[in-house]
Amino acid sequence: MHPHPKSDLAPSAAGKTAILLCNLGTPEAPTAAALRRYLSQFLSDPRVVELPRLLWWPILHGVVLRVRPAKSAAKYATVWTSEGSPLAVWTQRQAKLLQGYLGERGHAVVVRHAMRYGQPSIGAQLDALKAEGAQRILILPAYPQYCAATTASVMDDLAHWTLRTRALPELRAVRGYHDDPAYIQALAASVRKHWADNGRPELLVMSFHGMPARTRERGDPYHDECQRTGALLAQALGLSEQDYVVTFQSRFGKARWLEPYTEPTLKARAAAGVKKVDVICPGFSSDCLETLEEIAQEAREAFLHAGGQAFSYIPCLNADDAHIKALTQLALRHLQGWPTTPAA
Ligand SMILES: C=CC1=C(C)c2cc3[nH]c(cc4nc(cc5[nH]c(cc1n2)c(C)c5CCC(=O)O)C(CCC(=O)O)=C4C)c(C)c3C=C
Ligand SMILES: [Fe+2]
Ligand SMILES: [Fe+2]
Repeated sequence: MHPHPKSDLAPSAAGKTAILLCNLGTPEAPTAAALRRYLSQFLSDPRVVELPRLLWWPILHGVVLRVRPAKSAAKYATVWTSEGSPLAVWTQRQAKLLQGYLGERGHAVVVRHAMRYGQPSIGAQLDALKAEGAQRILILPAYPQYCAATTASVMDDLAHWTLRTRALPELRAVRGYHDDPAYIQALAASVRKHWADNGRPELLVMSFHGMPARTRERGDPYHDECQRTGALLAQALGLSEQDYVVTFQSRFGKARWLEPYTEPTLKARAAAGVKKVDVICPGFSSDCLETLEEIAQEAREAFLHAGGQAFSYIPCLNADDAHIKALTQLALRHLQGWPTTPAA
């Protein structure tokens, strides 16, 4: 045993508190090669595709990873920005803003972002935070609605890190915030602002990422949390049942997914005479391929071709002031009891 000089103990006892804002991840570039790496990691996660490996691997490697990368790369190219993939750009910005908002409120908390698939990985960011002296780390998955495919997968990644780490920091994790009043109010404010500029639609479509229907039957709370978010947002906006609909997008594969599906709903409503719709994606904390391409481009076209006349996509909360304030309050609730003042 080596004696510890007193001066070594004082600052490390105060230590640092950190937040790791975790999102899904995105390819490094809108190219088939980058998409193949990204999709291979994403679609190999047993939380995402819950099929027996013996069945899924030949399909993934024999079909999906041969065909999908080029097709998806072309879609990504339509939403790519000079700074990179929208999901990466927004998530980075949110982490930076969250650290600033916490600092303004007197909480010296380090905030970093990480991606479940691709870079910067959750493990690498946890290593870096630990190396910088973080003694307490709050994991904040950027998913309002809990889903095994997303939230639990972040927890799995955290568990992989703890398995290979000797001296662990204190760890906490947010499970979700689908009914958080500040999150609902941030969504409502963005809709009201859109209406002030563009007028009200006949129908507000709230589109959430889909999941295989069997995951609900097996007890995943995701569907019910999406419905709850939808009902709370409708209530905050003073909407009645016929003014809005909760739908599910981004179906993958041939199995039955959560219904109703977004695009078929838009087509059916257009065929039934609805002329003006707004679509919002409350489950996505950042705009990404699924919102900017699938909704703002493809779903728009489908609605207009089916007889609709006006389609507005209401952007995700992204870097909205109300969004970062909601995340700040959420973080502060989960940081309770942890020192967040700078080490003396
Ligand atoms: C079985 C496949 C998939 C499940 C289950 C799934 C669940 C799920 N996904 C999100 C959020 C996002 N998904 C995104 C892209 C995306 N999703 C899948 C497949 C499943 N998702 C694929 C194959 C892709 C890649 C694009 C493509 O090839 O179609 C994204 C966007 C990422 C980006 O880079 O912009 C997000 C965000 C949630 C919330 C969810 C379950 C609730
Ligand atoms: Fe997805
Ligand atoms: Fe999609």
